[in-house]
Amino acid sequence: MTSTDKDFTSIPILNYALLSSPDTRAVFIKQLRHALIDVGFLYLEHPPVPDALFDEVIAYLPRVFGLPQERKDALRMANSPHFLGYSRLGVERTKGAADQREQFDLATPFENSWESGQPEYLRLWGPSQWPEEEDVPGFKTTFLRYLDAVVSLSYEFTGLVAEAFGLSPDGLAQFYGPRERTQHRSKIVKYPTRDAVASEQGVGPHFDAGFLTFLLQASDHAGLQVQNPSGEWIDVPPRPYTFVINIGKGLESVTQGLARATSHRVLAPAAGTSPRYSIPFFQNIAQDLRLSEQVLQLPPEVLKLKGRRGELGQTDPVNFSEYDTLPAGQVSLVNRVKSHPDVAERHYPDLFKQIFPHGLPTHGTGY
Ligand SMILES: O=C(O)CCC(=O)C(=O)O
Ligand SMILES: [Fe+2]
Repeated sequence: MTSTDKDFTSIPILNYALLSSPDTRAVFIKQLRHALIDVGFLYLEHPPVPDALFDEVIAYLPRVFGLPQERKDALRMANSPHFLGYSRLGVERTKGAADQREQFDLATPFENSWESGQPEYLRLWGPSQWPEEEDVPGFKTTFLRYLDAVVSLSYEFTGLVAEAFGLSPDGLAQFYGPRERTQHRSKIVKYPTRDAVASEQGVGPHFDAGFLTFLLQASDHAGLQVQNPSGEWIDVPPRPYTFVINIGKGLESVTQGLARATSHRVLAPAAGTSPRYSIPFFQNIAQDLRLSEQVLQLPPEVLKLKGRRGELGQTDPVNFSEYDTLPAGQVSLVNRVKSHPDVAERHYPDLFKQIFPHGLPTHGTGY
């Protein structure tokens, strides 16, 4: 593989502080436009989240993962029709291969009111399973404060993305329901070192499904990589107090491919080092929208910028286009079923049978 001028070899770094004056704001919007169209990933430094809050959240991670195995297993995701809770090492799969990471899926507060007969995807949002307060005092409150700050940033950021595409600041508002009736999903993740796990696949190559992901790399490890148009894997090393923001297939689809979803993966930390921690945050859109009916009208002069990045190389396939005629909530549910078939078998048996007609997969089937 040889790289071309269109390839990126690092991820653009945007400084949130540029937004505070009109001149520098214009610079930020221009840099954002480039990052969205040509890379699909960016760093956001000096974000509106206090450094102390990052420090507090990060300090909890070894403590939560250090709980005795039975305390963690008591919170297992299989308990939850909302796919929220604890997953042991190796149970989640990316395109059929086991991911070597341990995680707790935790979301913003949401009371579920699904009733039998309503679309099944309305069952997807609901309460998280939190560790017992006495086991990790203060964790739940701190993590919820962190999520609240990221949710606020994520809504603000959608306005900036709209502007970068030449739309009015509320140009993406049609995709979002009221904040208090929307659940956003996050997780805390631990990647053990290579000598402690069965393969180097921390998480295999994948695209995120939704609109925007806000990732906090919570320890000082390389390992996150993104694939450039030539297919080369480019390192995204952690930068303290900085988010990595990336685009999902949903935003790519409604922008006619202008915003670019980029394949990424995580490699296990080297043997003899220490575990890597991260906190991804996945911003949700309204569940009942069919994205194929919501394609945005973008200014032609912006749309034509797609041409400058040239043909995209062969990255890992994802069957997204076949889904975008379904309600967004159903797309999310199908993705969750594929990532966590054991949870689906228990709570969504009919959908499970459709997706896995031969029963629980052993290999080669998942998303
Ligand atoms: O842990 C990370 O740094 C990235 C995780 C990721 O890409 C994901 O969970 O979608
Ligand atoms: Fe991802």
